[in-house]
Amino acid sequence: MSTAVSSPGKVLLAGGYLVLDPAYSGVVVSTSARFYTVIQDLDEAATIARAKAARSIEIRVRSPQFVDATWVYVVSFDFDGVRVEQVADNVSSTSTRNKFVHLALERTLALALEATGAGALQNRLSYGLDITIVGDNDFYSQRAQLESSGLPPTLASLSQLPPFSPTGVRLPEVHKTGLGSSAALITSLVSSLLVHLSVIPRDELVSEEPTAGRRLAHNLSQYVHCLAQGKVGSGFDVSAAVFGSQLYTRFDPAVLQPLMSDEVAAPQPLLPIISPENVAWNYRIAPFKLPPLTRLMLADVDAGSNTPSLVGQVLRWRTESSEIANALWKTLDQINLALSQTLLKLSELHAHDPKAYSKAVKYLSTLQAVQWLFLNPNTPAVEQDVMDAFTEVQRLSEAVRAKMREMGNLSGAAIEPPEQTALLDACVSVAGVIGGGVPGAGGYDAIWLLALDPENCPSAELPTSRIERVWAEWKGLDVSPLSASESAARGVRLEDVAQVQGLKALVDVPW
Ligand SMILES: Nc1ncnc2c1ncn2[C@@H]1O[C@H](COP(=O)(O)OP(=O)(O)OP(=O)(O)O)[C@@H](O)[C@H]1O
Ligand SMILES: C[C@@](O)(CCOP(=O)(O)O)CC(=O)O
Repeated sequence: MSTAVSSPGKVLLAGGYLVLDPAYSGVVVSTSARFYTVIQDLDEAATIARAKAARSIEIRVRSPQFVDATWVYVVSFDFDGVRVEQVADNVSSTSTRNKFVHLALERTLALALEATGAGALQNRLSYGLDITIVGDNDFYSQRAQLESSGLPPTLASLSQLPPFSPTGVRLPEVHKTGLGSSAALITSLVSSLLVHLSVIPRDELVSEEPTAGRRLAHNLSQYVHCLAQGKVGSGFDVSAAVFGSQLYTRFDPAVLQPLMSDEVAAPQPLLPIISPENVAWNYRIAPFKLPPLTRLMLADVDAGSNTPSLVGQVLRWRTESSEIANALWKTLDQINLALSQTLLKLSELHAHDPKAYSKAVKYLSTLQAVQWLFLNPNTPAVEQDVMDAFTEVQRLSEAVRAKMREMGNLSGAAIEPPEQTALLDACVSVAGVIGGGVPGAGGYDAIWLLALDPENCPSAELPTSRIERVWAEWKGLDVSPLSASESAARGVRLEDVAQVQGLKALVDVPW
């Protein structure tokens, strides 16, 4: 019996800071970079004999991309419910604790106990569990791997690295890229356990509909993620990991307050609060996707910023200068909404006339956005509509940047610091680039760009290749591309291990 589940990473294109407030929404794109959790029954005779002798059940978790990343737990049942404890000799100087993994196991088993009953849960766990967790290379900086292989930081080099490449370091030392590793990890682990323990049917993670099972996985993942991070954030990262690209409006954090104590065992039943039937889960998700024949480009900027301290600075300023801040929030929200609506309109224009759309993309891809306003007056109306919409996206994404810079200047937080401004200005002036910005909280972490991706175009002439050349030559910051683009699949999904390149080999390695 084996279960494999993956969930995507995220990029918040617009709505950073605003999305913390339920009055505003964020434009969230889920990435092709995914986290995978594979659960198998532990079937070695010795383990079973040991477990029987100890009258306990063993769960082994490993993250083969990291040094000393194995965690062994024992599960026991008592009148209080189910306990999950890390095996003492596993907590040595080399092997550490992993709060995220531990809480995901503990709270998911507690919920499974309530949902299926002790007998069914003990039955499903009777052989113990062997869990392997891996994340696509994009979640972690690959600079060191590229350097040690003598490869330049390009998309072509990244494609030469093995899937789930070892990072060579322990988890706390890894350089993350901001794609939301912990949210994707928690979502894939929680969802795979819910399926493996028969709390939700497998089919619910095959269809992309927001079924009750998927919503249960969402609520439980949000809860575990908040508990592990020690705070209730906006939750857009978990929502992207579960439902895919979307316009996200947060839930009222009050729903989780009764469960936010960090006690080992949950003091009260989880299901009444976590259940998708609980109307206090008032998050809203509206469909969103990037337009056809465009490509999201991401780059990691090797300087790094501390998101919580940026958030602290901005929110403090918002409280102190509420009148100016609220006016800024309102204007920025209107621009963000217009941006998302114009991007969605482009998908409609494509559906209406794919040929005219493709011609318009091909034409614009050869010109800088500043030249898009001065087009041939004889352009057919349908193509002109497409070009007008792309021109509008370009204008709006520059307007978002300007307002985010204003937020940074007024609050004193380095949201789009001058080095990032110089880099983004150079990138958005490349022919065929539609727009860009600093994702999420901004700072020195990363940039996103949206480029036209015309059909049948020689690779060297693609806007994406031009962007790569700018990045390769950039001196102001150390820019390293990520290979991820937008995820074609919507959110968390069931996987066939054999179909995911490199996964089976890692899962089959004996302990
Ligand atoms: N491959 C993995 N295996 C097990 N645990 C992991 C793995 N990757 C991340 N984690 C867990 O997630 C924690 C990092 O969470 P944190 O909230 O600091 O990152 P994040 O904000 O999601 O980062 P980013 O958005 O840059 O990916 C790690 O300390 C670890 O507990
Ligand atoms: C600033 C904030 O709105 C976005 C942070 O996004 P990111 O982790 O920088 O991608 C915080 C949040 O929504 O939890």
